[in-house]
Amino acid sequence: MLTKKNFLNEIILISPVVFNDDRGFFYENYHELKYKELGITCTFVQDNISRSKKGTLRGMHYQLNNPQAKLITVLRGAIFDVAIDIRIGSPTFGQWYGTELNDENHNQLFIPEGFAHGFYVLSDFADIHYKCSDFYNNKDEYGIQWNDSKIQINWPLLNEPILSFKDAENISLTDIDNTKLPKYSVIK
Ligand SMILES: Cc1cn([C@H]2C[C@H](O)[C@@H](COP(=O)(O)OP(=O)(O)O[C@H]3O[C@@H](C)C(=O)[C@@H](O)[C@H]3O)O2)c(=O)[nH]c1=O
Repeated sequence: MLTKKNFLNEIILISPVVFNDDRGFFYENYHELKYKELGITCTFVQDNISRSKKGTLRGMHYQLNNPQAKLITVLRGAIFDVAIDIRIGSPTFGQWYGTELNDENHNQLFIPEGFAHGFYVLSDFADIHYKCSDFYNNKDEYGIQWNDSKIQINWPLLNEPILSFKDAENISLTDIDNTKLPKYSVIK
C-alpha cells in the first residue's frame, strides 16, 4: 500500500508500492487520484531533472510570488533532502525536516508551498526528478543559506559542500527582509 508520514504538519514522506521482479522494478511516481488521497491536491505544471555529483549541495530555494509545491523523487543515487518552513506566522516557522531519499528506498518527499528546499548528494552522482506546482521564474527565486546558524540543519556532510555561485551568496533567514518571505496567512 502507498504509505505516508507527515512532518511539520504538511511535509509528506511517501513510500510508493514497488513491484520487483526478474527484470528490475516498477513503481508509480505520481498518480493524481492516489496522491490526492495522501493530501497532495495541487496541480503540477512543470517537471525537472537534475544531476549532481557527490558532495553537491543545492539550496535552500523558494519562489515568493509564484510559490512552488514540489514532489521530489531520486531516480539514481542518494540525497539528504531538506525543507524549511519559512512562512511568516507559521507555528513551525524556521523549523526544518530532512530525510534520505535514494534509489533503493524509493521514498519521495512532498514539500508544500512556502517552504525552502534543498538537498545534499551522498552518492557518486544523484539524478533527481521533481514535479512543481508553478512555473520557474528567475525573477522570483530566492535562497537561504544552507548553514544558517539559527536553523541548524543537521546535514550528513562528507566534505565542504560544492555550491553554485548563487547559493554561496545566500543569506540567513534572520537577515532576509520580511517582505521577501511568504506569509502563512496567504499560503494557507
Ligand atoms: C530551477 C530551474 C532552473 N533553470 C535554469 C536556470 C539556470 O541557468 C540553470 C540552473 O539553475 P539553478 O542553479 O537555479 O538550479 P538548482 O540549483 O538545481 O535549482 C533548483 O534547486 C532545487 C533545490 C529546488 O528546489 C529547485 O526548485 C530549484 O531551485 O537552470 C530553468 O531553466 N528552469 C528551472 O526550473
